[in-house]
Amino acid sequence: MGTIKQISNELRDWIIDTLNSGVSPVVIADALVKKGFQPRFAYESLFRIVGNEAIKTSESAEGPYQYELPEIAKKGNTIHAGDREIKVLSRIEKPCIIHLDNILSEEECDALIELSRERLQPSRVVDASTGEERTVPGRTSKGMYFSINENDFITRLEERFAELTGFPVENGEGLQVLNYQVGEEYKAHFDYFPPHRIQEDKGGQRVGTLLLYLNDVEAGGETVFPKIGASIVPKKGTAVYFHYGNSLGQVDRMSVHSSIPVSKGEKWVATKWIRQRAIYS
Ligand SMILES: O=C(O)CCC(=O)C(=O)O
Ligand SMILES: [Fe+2]
Repeated sequence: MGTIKQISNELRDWIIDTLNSGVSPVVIADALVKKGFQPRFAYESLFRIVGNEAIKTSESAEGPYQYELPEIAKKGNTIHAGDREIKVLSRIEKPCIIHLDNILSEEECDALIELSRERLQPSRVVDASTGEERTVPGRTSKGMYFSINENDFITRLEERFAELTGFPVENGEGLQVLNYQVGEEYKAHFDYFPPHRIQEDKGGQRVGTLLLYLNDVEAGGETVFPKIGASIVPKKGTAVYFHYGNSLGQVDRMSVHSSIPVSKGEKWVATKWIRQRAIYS
């Protein structure tokens, strides 16, 4: 196997985010080597990144994150979302996490899985310097995207999610479905963009994530928020919403999260990433 001697911008962002979430450089270097990077190159690149970047631990340059309640947190214990009544199971304040029951029916979960099964691709990133697509070590799932109004079923779900979250459909990226097989995971990361990747003409920063569980997982596969030691166990039809962007343009580092490896069975989720403003005109 040839060794890889270039680090893409996306991989660099992942490295910085992962360092910021408290993972040690040595653990990251080992992951790069396992993925096929030349050991000396992996260590040198990593320590160059550690040396050059202000690796922040908790607070952003503009001071501590100011918590603001998102609309979804103001709606009481049962939320009327279009064609469905959604029950709030629990709330965490910092970071802001809202656990929701019954957002999708069993049939809707099954339909999302069946519609995406044939379209799954390894979760990849594009290397900005070479234009080549490649996987990154921290993300081993497969995924696909639906476009916003791809069919009536997706449109109905989009409208439900918009009413639930209080963010218009236009602020949301297309629904993404992810599948994790045994051993697959999504290492600690933030969903918001690093500053140089925010597209002001495409809705700006991401501010919240609605993560829907499409099946029960036999073992493993929890979504973990390591800063507060919380883990969400996947349960078919439930969801978790987390909010990490405020009106001052700050982002909440407490929102770092991961999907731990599936140890038995498989895991299906759908993710909706929501931006500050409309993405589409
Ligand atoms: O699969 C999970 O539990 C987490 C997925 C995730 O973090 C994401 O899609 O951004
Ligand atoms: Fe995420």
